[in-house]
Amino acid sequence: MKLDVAMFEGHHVNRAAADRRCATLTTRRSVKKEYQAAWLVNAVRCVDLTTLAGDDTAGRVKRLCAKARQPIAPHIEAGLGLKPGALTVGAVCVYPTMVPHAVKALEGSNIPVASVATGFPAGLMPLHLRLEEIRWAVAQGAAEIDIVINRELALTGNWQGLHDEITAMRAACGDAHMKAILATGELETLNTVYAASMVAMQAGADFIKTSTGKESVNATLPVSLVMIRALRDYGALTGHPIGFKPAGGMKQAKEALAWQILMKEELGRDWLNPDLFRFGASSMLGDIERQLEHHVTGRYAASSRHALA
Ligand SMILES: O=C[C@H](O)COP(=O)(O)O
Repeated sequence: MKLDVAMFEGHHVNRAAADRRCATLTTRRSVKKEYQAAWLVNAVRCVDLTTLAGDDTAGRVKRLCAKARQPIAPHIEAGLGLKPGALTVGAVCVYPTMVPHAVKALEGSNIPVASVATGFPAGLMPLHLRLEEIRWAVAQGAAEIDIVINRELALTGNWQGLHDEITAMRAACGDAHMKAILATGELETLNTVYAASMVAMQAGADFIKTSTGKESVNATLPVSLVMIRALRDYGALTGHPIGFKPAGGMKQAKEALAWQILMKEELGRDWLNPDLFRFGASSMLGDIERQLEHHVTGRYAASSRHALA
């Protein structure tokens, strides 16, 4: 849709209220112990298993894809009563030149390959090159493209400029899903985060995503709350559900629970599926797997299996 500044101009985010709303999410026991395994299994389904490192190699991507196909060890899978091989992650997320390796390694599975593009992580290259990078990654087989927004356009309130760029990126994606990374740690205020979320959605983003993982501050719960409320407001005004992807710095299973609780409380259970919710994380799966192993061997094993049935 066209830029509609009325959807966000004058919107004021109360930072203290956002902080208060999120303060207890990681500490309070909102998920009963016997249901935690089911929530953690759902988190696995929603992970964009990521490697975005300067020393990535075909071999590392191949190993990551093997993990994407079998994210938790077979004995844990069996202990939870899951069908062998049925649980996979939401996607594998890599740099563009790694896309062909990931596509090959994931052949025959339903796991999509996501590629970052548009001069990730800073996005500071000419627009025609950023668009060409998207087209190249799509041609290599990426089904999802994680673009980065031009922070300067957001920081200076050039919403038309930002809308134009993201609209061009959307067109370059073709049939691929587009996730718009706002790099919220560099947007200075929550009001700017709300406005940039709205502009990205108006310009056709299928998902809005917090961070690249390379900013000094990446996914936080208060910023996520602001983005989630923006997509809730956008959905109420347009009828279009948009997905959300917190990304960067998440390493623990308890964070996977906190973000899912936030999604459920703000948007409802429908959002707790990979079509509308992803975690961007390179190293959270290990802790989730460890916690699931405890569930299989611990005193909640029987009730965890029951919750998953
Ligand atoms: O999009 C995903 C992020 O880049 C992953 O960040 P991370 O390595 O801090 O988990």
